[in-house]
Amino acid sequence: PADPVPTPGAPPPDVLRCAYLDLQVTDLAASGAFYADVLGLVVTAEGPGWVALRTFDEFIHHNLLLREGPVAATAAFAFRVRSPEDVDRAEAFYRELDCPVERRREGFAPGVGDAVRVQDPLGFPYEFFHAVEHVERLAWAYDRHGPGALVRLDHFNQVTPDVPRAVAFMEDLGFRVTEDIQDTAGTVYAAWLRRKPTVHDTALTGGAGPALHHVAFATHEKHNILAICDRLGALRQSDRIERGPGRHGVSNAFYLYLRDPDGHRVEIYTQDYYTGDPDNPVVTWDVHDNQRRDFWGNPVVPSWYTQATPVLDLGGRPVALTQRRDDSELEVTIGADGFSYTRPDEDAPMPSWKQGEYKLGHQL
Ligand SMILES: O=C1C=CC(S(=O)(=O)O)=CC1(O)O
Ligand SMILES: [Fe+2]
Repeated sequence: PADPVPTPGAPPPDVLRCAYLDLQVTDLAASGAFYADVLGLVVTAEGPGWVALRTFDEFIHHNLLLREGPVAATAAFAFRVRSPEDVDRAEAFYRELDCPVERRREGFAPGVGDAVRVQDPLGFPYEFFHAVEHVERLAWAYDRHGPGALVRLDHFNQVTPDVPRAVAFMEDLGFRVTEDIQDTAGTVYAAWLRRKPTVHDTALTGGAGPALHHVAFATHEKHNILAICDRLGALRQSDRIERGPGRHGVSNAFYLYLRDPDGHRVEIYTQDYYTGDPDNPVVTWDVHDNQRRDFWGNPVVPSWYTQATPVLDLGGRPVALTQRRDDSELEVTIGADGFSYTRPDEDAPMPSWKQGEYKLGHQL
């Protein structure tokens, strides 16, 4: 396994929250139609080769920046920091780690000011900014909300091969774990980490990385998620639906996963729980608990484990993937569901009609 990332002597920036995703797409018209026309994100601004979109409760310029490019990939996971001085702190923190760092006083994105972009020790492109243009907060503009209105950017989800190594680094950055998935041997399959007082601003999913697993937007209510499913059905775009709707075990949120025109995964998410107290208890799930990822016991479709989209380095080149060495959640659960349980204290196997859900031909 790779050596732990050293802890910088420089203090980390005070990260407020995940703020926007700079997402490269191969067909801006198709992606713009999906995010604006189908999902109803609000277009804040657009220009040659780009469109900036936001959610209804948002007051900063955008939560999603789509840029047309040759490869469908994430150009930056952008976090807002508390003060202009925290952009300086971010620059010093990553320079001490000898990471690729680029500072732009005029910003990297429309509506965003002084910012620093880094390629972090895990290979991910991050941006830290404070200065940003305020735009109209449309929280009360119910005349513009559709039945599936997306109101906030809730989180990112990043694929990385060594979850404990990544968790340790993100904790140095000031994030705190709220939930994780482990097995009795201590293998960590995934972890959820926060800055804002919800379950996460980002999650680390064990797999070949660095890669984008998904970006998640929140709705106010579960019925908004059902409305999105109905809209996709009515538009004959039900093949955008990858997983769900359902109730998560981890996070307790109601969820739906979609795939955009490039295959980027988008989660629609609502009603997780408050985590803001310093002694917020960490929730650890057993990888064989069949209710961990779907609280109703519905299986996770294999593509959810196996597919993710690349990230770019600061020069716009896709970052090569490093394969995971620890056990794979797909391998130890789907197909081997004789080891999964509904009631931990019962030695009863899953009912035969439920065994083998999504068991692939080559699996035992
Ligand atoms: O946001 C999330 C919350 C929970 C889950 S899980 O599928 O319940 O583990 C996945 C997720 O990371 O997308
Ligand atoms: Fe998620």
